[in-house]
Amino acid sequence: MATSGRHTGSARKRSGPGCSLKPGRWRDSRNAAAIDRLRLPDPDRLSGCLRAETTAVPAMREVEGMGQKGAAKIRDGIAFVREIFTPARETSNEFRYQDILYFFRYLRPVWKIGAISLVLTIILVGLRTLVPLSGKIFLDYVVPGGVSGESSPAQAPSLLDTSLSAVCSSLPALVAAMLVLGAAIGILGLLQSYLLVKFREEYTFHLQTDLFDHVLRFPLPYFKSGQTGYLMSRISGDVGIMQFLFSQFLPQILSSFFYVAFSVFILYALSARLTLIMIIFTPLFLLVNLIFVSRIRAVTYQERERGAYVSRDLQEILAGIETVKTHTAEEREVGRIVNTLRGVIRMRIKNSMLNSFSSQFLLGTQFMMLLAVFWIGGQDVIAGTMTVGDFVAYIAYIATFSTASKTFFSLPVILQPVLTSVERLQELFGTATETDQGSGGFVPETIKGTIEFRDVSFSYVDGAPVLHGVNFTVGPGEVVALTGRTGAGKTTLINLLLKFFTPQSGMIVLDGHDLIELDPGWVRRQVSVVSQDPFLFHTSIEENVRYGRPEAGRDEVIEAARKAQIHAEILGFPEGYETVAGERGTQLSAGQRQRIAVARAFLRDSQILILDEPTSSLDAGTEERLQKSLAELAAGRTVILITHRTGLLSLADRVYALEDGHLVEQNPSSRRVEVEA
Ligand SMILES: Nc1ncnc2c1ncn2[C@@H]1O[C@H](COP(=O)(O)OP(=O)(O)OP(=O)(O)O)[C@@H](O)[C@H]1O
Repeated sequence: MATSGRHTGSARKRSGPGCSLKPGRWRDSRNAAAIDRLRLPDPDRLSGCLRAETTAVPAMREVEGMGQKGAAKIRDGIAFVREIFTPARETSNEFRYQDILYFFRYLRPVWKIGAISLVLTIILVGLRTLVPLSGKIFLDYVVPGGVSGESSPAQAPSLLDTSLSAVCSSLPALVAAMLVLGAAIGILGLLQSYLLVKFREEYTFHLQTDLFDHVLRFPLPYFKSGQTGYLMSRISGDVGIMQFLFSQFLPQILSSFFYVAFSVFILYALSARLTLIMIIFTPLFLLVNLIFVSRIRAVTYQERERGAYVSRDLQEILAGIETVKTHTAEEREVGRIVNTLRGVIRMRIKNSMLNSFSSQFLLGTQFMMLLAVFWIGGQDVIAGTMTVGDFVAYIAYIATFSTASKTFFSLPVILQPVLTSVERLQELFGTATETDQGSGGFVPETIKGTIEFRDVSFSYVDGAPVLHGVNFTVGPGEVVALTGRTGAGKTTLINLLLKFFTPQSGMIVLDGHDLIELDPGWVRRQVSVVSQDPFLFHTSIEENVRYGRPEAGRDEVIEAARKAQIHAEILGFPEGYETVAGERGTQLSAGQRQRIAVARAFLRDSQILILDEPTSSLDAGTEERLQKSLAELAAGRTVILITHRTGLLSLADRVYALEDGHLVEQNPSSRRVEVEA
């Protein structure tokens, strides 16, 4: 049995049901949109390709001989290189280099640190550029008569020669100068590192908090689409890349620029002829950008997007870990992640190879430049028109120059991941918040709490209405109960009142104001919601209760908990009010979570109260006690109560049933019968 079990497992792995893409999943509208945005191949084709990749390759290994295997490998290799060099699909029509400018606004708070770092960078580059001259000084001025056996080159001494020989022409002077130079480089280098770290962290802080603030203002449907893992990846990953741009990339590019400038100056002073020859190679450095830049950008974008899918899937699986375990679906879920990861890995390899190709291309250019200098400069030394010191210094500067120029000219290549992040962050910053969508900004001075639904109709999807011409009114001191089968639209009605969605027709009126005109934040501040499955944060119970009113004192928290019939139980926990509720409140029972939500509502003390099956997880005794508390909480407020519980319905002044999207008022005699049925 055990053997057969193992066989089944391995057979599954080979045929790959767990590892193949499910066409259904890819047809999911969210993914379809994402694929469309990425311009990935047709989902079914992609699914087929990935399946072919996982199943065909092992099968081939079994049937083909060594020769065939080798040939197949070569074919694969050629296909892979061809794929790498296939012109990239552009990721977005809207991409513009100037989009980076948007992110310079976060430099404002740190510009002073940035400016000091820049000055330090220039000084440091200048000082470091002087180091290779020590070889020339030693060979030409310290060694008696110079190594070439002459005190000076055949040509008249240059300005550089005159100044260097004046500064240090003895070994002690040279060593002392190098000591001072080394100490200055060390101290300034430390200072520059400190400032750069501070600059980087401050920059990231401002960008990340602004982005987070913006994302939290997106309309609720954005989050309901289940993309939180995807969003998290963007907020952390892409911000990390921006951090790299401003803290490493820009300083590196700036110092490379100054290295190139200083080196060219010294190289020109050492040999004008050789320097002109060297400059002839510069166009080759630029060629690399033409070949690789757009390809790297497209691949990086796809790599990031697929990485975000991994994050999204991981987040979903971990959030639903109980469901995964109870369905023993661990293997299935690993299979799901495997597929997404495969896509990421393929893109990463492609990206790395493109970077390696461009890097090797630049190295080759550097090497050819060095050969030219050796050939021509060597002839000059042999002919006596160049000193050995100048030649050695020239070679040393060529190394500095070519490393710096390689970095400088590969700027567009290195910039591609950054531009990808810029593009993705721009998408986030460009996503309209509730305020941008014109969701109203009027803030009334007072609240009475009269709510009117006038002929309200709503559907999430065109052609599938959830609410049809709903009419009802509820005022201060009244409790209106809503019943109806599951999925009838009760929560939807509440979501409309909270301005999470807008009705397609009809009007919701609060104290005589059309809800559309009212500020969503203000509306929500007037409402307390106790839902069936309240969300608790991974913090103390006290903080969770206080979430209703952050400025509330401890006594108020305790009083609210007492009214919500949870105080005694909290005291029974090992750490009382300091007990941590666990992620999403998982260390508490559903009934305890519900009563903490009721305590929040007591503390929040808002005029409108929404109770959505607030006692669904309680035993009869606790429910009865809480019912009294809820009656106390409801007093004087406008209350909408969603419930099927007979006991709670006794709190209601009127009861409505939602049937096929229509709201029907129940008369008191039919009420009890309906509910009990
Ligand atoms: N975000 C959404 N997008 C699309 N359809 C939705 C969305 N939320 C709810 N629906 C659909 O709208 C209908 C009403 O859902 P709603 O949650 O309002 O019902 P309910 O009466 O509160 O149900 P329950 O008593 O089970 O909580 C259901 O058919 C549901 O599938």
